Amino acid sequence: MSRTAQPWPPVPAEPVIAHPQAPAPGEKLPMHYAECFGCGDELDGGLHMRSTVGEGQTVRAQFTVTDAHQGAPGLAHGGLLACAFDEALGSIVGNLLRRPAVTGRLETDFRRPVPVGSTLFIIARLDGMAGRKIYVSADGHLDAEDGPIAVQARSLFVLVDFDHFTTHGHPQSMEKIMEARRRKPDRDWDINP
Ligand SMILES: CCCCC/C=C\C/C=C\C/C=C\C/C=C\CCCC(=O)SCCNC(=O)CCNC(=O)[C@H](O)C(C)(C)COP(=O)(O)OP(=O)(O)OC[C@H]1O[C@@H](n2cnc3c(N)ncnc32)[C@H](O)[C@@H]1OP(=O)(O)O
Repeated sequence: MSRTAQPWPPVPAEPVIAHPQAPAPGEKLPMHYAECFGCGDELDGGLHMRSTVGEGQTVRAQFTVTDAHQGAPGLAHGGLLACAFDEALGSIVGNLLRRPAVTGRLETDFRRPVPVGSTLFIIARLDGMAGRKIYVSADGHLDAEDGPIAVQARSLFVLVDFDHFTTHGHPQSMEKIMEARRRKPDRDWDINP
C-alpha cells in the first residue's frame, strides 16, 4: 500500500487497451535503443536492464545493484533506483501500447534500504488512461519476486508523436533508432496517433 494520500490515478481514467500486436506474456522485451541508460547495451555504465511481459498487462524487470550504484556506503542511490523504475515503467508503456511516450511525472517511495549486491524484482502495471495521459505504477521487491517491497513508484507518461524526438533530440540518434526499427518492422510502433 502506498503512503501517498492521493487517489491513483489522480483523475478519472479509462482502462488502458494494449495494442493488438503487443508482445504476449512471457515474451522477453528487447532494448529500445542501444544508447539508453536504462536498457542499452552500448553504455558500459548503463543499468543494462531487461524486462519480460507478465500476465495481466504487467512487465517484470530486474535491477541488480552494484558498487557503481551507491549513494550512501553500501546502499543504492535513490536517484538510480528512480531511474530503474522509469525504465520499467517506460518499457510497459512503450511495449504494450506500441506508441511513443515520455515521462511527465515520476514519484517514488523508498521503503527499505536496497544494499549493493541485491536485486530489485520490479513489477510494473498499466493503471489507466485519460486522453494522452497514461498512468502506471510499479513495486520493487527485494531479492525475490515475492520479497518485501523496498521501492514503489507511480508515474504519468504522456503520449507524443515522433516529432517530439526529432524536434528536441539529436537527428543522428533518431536515425539510429529508426534504422533499428527498419530492421525489425514487426516490432514497429504506431506513430502519429
Ligand atoms: C523514450 C523513448 C525513445 C523513443 C522511442 C519511441 C518509442 C518507445 C518505445 C518503447 C520504449 C521502451 C522503453 C522506454 C524506457 C524508458 C523511457 C524513459 C522515458 C524518459 O525518461 S522520457 C525523458 C524525461 N521526460 C521528458 O523529457 C519530458 C519533458 N516534458 C515534455 O516534453 C512535455 O512536458 C510533455 C510532452 C510531457 C507534455 O507536454 P505537451 O505540450 O505535449 O502536453 P501538455 O503540457 O498539454 O500535457 C499533456 C497533459 O499531461 C499533463 N501533464 C504533463 N506533465 C504533467 C506533470 N508533470 N504532472 C501532471 N500532469 C502533467 C498536462 O496537464 C496535460 O493534461 P490535460 O490534457 O488534462 O490538460
